[in-house]
Amino acid sequence: MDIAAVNSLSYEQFVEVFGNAVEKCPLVAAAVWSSRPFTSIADIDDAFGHFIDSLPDSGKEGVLRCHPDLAGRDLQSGTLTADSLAEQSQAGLTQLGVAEAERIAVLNSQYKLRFGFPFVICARMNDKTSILQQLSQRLANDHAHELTHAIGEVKRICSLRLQALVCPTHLGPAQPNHVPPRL
Ligand SMILES: NC(=O)N[C@H]1NC(=O)NC1=O
Repeated sequence: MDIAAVNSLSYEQFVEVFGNAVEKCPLVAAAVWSSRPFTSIADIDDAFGHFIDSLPDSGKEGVLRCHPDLAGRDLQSGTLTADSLAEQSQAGLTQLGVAEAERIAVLNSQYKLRFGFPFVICARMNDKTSILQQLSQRLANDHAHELTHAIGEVKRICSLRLQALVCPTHLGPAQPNHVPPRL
């Protein structure tokens, strides 16, 4: 899909296509639609980033809470979004050994208890070893620093999802649930 095609999408089509650019937060795409016309993919990416940055801390925490745990219950029960499943799979999180799965589950719970939102990291830019390392390291952060870091990861995930949708050759074909409906 090129920029002209993006700019021609109705509000409903735009939310259908970009509604999961931020995991389970279609409100972000709904807000960003107001920023059309976009001049480039970087312009779309900026619009998503600016909207996320403009949220109060409670809104940023809400965005984080919409993310599934890495290698968590949604993965085990098959209820991840297609985007999240592809990302977690690429990072090797669908192939954890028993000890690794237990370690990540313990650290995920400690993290959530400490910060009140799940640990979020851009899985496509990491592998299971670096994810475990960062999970332990970031547990030591203070709340404000960690909120900023985690929101930075949300924006990285969003950028890669946008690239896959607008320039699909970079990352493989867009997921079928991102095909706009025929109106
Ligand atoms: N918890 C968490 O980081 N979730 C995610 N990360 C990612 O790259 N995709 C996700 O769903």
